[in-house]
Amino acid sequence: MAKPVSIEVWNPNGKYRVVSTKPMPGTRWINLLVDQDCRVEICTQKKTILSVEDIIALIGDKCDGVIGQLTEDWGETLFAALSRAGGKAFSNMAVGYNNVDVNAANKYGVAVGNTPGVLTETTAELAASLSLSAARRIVEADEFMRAGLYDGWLPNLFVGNLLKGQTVGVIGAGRIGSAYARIMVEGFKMNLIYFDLYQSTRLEKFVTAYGEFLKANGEQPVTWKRASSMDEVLREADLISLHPVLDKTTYHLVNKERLAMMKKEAILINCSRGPVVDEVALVEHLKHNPMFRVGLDVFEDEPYMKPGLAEMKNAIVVPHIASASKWTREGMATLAALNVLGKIKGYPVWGDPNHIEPFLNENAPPPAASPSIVNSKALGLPVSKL
Ligand SMILES: NC(=O)C1=CN([C@@H]2O[C@H](COP(=O)(O)OP(=O)(O)OC[C@H]3O[C@@H](n4cnc5c(N)ncnc54)[C@H](O)[C@@H]3O)[C@@H](O)[C@H]2O)C=CC1
Ligand SMILES: O=C(O)C(=O)CO
Repeated sequence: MAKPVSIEVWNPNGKYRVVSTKPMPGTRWINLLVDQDCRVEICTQKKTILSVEDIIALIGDKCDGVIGQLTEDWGETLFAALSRAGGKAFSNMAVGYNNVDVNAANKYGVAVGNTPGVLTETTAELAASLSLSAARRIVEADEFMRAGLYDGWLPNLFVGNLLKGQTVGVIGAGRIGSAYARIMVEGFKMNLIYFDLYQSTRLEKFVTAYGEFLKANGEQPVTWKRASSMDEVLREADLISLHPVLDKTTYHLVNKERLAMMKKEAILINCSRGPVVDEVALVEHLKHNPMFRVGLDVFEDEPYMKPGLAEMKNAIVVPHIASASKWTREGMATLAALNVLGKIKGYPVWGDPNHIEPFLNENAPPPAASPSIVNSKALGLPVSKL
């Protein structure tokens, strides 16, 4: 029997019991649930990553829905526990759901929500920040200043890479990858090469139009290319950013052989999921190629880094904060809560999870729909006509 966990309760007499495994930013998500007769229980336990046992204790005997986190292992055991407690609704507070066994959820008839769209620009901006920081060696230079080592301007001090006119490579040009590509192309006049399983027509049109604009203004136009393989991107790009989902096909997508294909002075950014990169191979590559630089928001064995990574001057490492803007995190909480609420209330699923703006408008009630349920087809859930 798992030990009881500490909780904060809102609207104790609410009809539906909804549990959030973590406190989440803002209060709109709580108000939306309370207004619809939910008793909201928020786990306040001072433990960053809850175990399966902890979550079973939180679910208890009667639970209608759970809002969970990407650090939790949502598999057979938890979906069975939720189902036993009468619950049919779960949402990750994240767009990525590689921590969720969707087949297990299907087996117990539990809807699995995620939070697309609201974090697209925020995540792309962090990837752009890491790109600039790596190109211009910002973290190394900051450490140097603070260590009192600066004793005057020098021609060779912290010389980095100019991005303008170079080629940015994007692997996974979905919502976030495309937003990142637009920032780097428009902001830094980089040429684009991308690889995705699908063509990104909107992104191609954007780069074409921007190139024409530059040309009309007497500037060198930017260009785009859709690569026929990922290796083509790795060979040609000066700066490469990874934005695919994590699944069997993208595990260790960047490995020893592929690192060796990249330019010696290339920059690699990862704001997707840690296991997309073979981190042991990356540490070796960084050791042998001091001009190669990386910016990492995610790690293979989070919260840990592989041995040697923390010592590498040519690596910038931040703790999975790519979606950490106030607006985005509050929006993620809102979408996750509305995914759970929608299933509890028997609402249909929103037709286009790429356009979730109506759910984020604080001045109007949200549509009567779940914003994004990844297994809606498997469960045969109705689609909203709104
Ligand atoms: N570091 C962080 O805090 C954050 C990380 N993420 C990660 O970013 C991922 C992407 O998010 P979105 O852009 O919203 O998803 P998305 O679904 O719009 O884009 C993913 C793209 O990856 C492509 N893809 C899938 N397999 C591929 C392969 N083998 N090779 C190349 N491309 C492939 C898909 O076709 C799709 O276009 C999430 O799944 C999540 O893991 C998302 C938000 C924040
Ligand atoms: O949403 C995700 O997938 C994250 O990694 C955190 O925002």
